[in-house]
Amino acid sequence: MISLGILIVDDDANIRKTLSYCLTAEGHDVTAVSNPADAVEEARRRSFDLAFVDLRLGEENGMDLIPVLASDSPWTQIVVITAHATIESAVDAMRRGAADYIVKPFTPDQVRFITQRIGRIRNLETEIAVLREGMPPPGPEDRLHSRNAGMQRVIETARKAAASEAIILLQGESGTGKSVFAKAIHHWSPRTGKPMAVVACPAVPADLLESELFGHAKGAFTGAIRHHPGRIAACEGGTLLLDEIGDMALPVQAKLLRFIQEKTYERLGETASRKADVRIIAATNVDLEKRVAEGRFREDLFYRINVIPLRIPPLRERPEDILPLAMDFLVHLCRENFKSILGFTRDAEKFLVSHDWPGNVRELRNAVERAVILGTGNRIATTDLPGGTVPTASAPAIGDRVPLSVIEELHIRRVIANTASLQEASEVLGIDPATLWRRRKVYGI
Ligand SMILES: Nc1ncnc2c1ncn2[C@@H]1O[C@H](COP(=O)(O)OP(=O)(O)OP(=O)(O)O)[C@@H](O)[C@H]1O
Repeated sequence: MISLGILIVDDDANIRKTLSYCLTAEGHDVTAVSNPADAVEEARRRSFDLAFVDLRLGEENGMDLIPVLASDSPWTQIVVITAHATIESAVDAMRRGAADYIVKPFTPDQVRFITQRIGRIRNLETEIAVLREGMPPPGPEDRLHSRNAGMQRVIETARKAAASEAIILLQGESGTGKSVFAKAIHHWSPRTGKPMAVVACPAVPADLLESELFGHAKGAFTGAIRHHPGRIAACEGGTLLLDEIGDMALPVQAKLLRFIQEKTYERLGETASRKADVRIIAATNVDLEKRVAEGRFREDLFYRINVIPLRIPPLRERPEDILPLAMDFLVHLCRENFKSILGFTRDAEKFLVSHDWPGNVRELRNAVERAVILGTGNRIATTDLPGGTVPTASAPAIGDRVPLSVIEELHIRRVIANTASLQEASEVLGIDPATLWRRRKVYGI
C-alpha cells in the first residue's frame, strides 16, 4: 500500500483527531483543518491524493469546497463525510466531483477500506500517467546492463545516487539512453510508485513552457480557459525529468532555480506560493558550460543541477554492447511484429559493430526495427540494414505494404536532407518545430 497525502476538513475536533490517528497509523501523511479557507490554503501549498471533506462545516457548506479542490488539483480524490445520509446529498457531492462518501459515525475499518480503494485508483492513475508520458512498454531497456567497464561504472553510480534526493545531471549524445537512465533512477529510488513526468524543453513551444511546468490560473493569458495545475504539481512525491534542459528559456530557468532552492513556485496568473516535493533529474546533449559561457544558460542554475553529473558514453565508445543490444531488440521486436528471425548474418554482425552509430542506441534500435519489418530471410542481412548497401530499388514507395511510420520516416529524412535548416524542413512538412523535434526523436534522425 502506498503512502497517500491526505487532507481532512472537519470542524469537529474529535473527528479530526480520530481520523488523523487512524490514517497516520496506516502510514499516510495527514493534514487536518477545520474550515474551507484553511483547506484551500493547504491545497495551494501542496497537492493531496485524497481529501475527506465534511459536508457541514459550522456555518459553511463543505459541498462548495468540492469544485474548488477538484479544479485546483484534478487528481485529488474527494470523499465527503456526512452525518445526514441522504441519497440526494451524496449524489449532489458526486456530481460536483466527489469520488465517494462516508457516513458518520464510521469505523476505522470503513476508513481503511475507502482509503485503500482510493490508493488503488491513484496507483492506476500513476501508471496511466507514466504510459502517457510516452514511456515505452517493458522492453530490453528495462534491464539496464552493459559489458563495458565505463558504462558499468555509470550504472553503478546511478544506482547509488538514486537512493538520495540529489539532482542528477545526465549528459550524453542524443540516443545514448538518458531517458532510460532517468526512468531507472526513479524506479531504484524511494519515489518509485509515485508519478514520474518528462518535460522535453524543445518539445514545448517556448512561451508555453513556464505554464506547462508550473501551471496557470484560468484567464492568466489568452487561451487559458481553465486552471492548469502544471507538471510539477502533477508529479508530487515523484520525479520530474527535464529533458534537453539546455534549451530552456532564461526566464523559465530563473523560476526553476527558485523552485530548486526553495521548493516553492507560483502558477502563472497567481500570487500565492505553492510547495511541491519533486525530485529533479536534468538531461542534456549539449555542453552546458559552453552555454553558460555564451550567456544562454544561468551559471547559478548550472551549479545547482550539476550535483551528480553522469556522462553516458556514446555507443561507438562501447562496441561490446552493440551485438547484445541488437539481439535484445531483435527478440523484442520479433515478438511485437509476430516475426520469427533467428539472428544476424556474420556480415551483418560485422557491419553493426563497425558502424559509427551517430544516433546511438536509438539508431541501432530503429535499424533493427526496420530490418525486422522489411526483412524477408530468417537472418537479418547487411542489405536489410540502413546504410548497409541498400539497393535504392528496395526503398519503400507510397502504396507498398509497409507501415505508415516507414514512409513518414523516409519522407522526413529526405526533406531534412533537401532543406537548409530544421525551420525550413518543418515549414515544408507543415508541422511546427516542436513536432518535428519529437518525430526526429522517434525515428532517431
Ligand atoms: N541501455 C539500453 N537498453 C535498451 N534500450 C536502450 C538503452 N539505452 C537506450 N535505449 C533505447 O534507445 C532509444 C533512445 O533512448 P533515450 O530516449 O533514453 O535516449 P536519450 O539519450 O534520452 O536521447 P535524447 O538526447 O534524444 O533525448 C530508446 O528507444 C531506448 O529505449
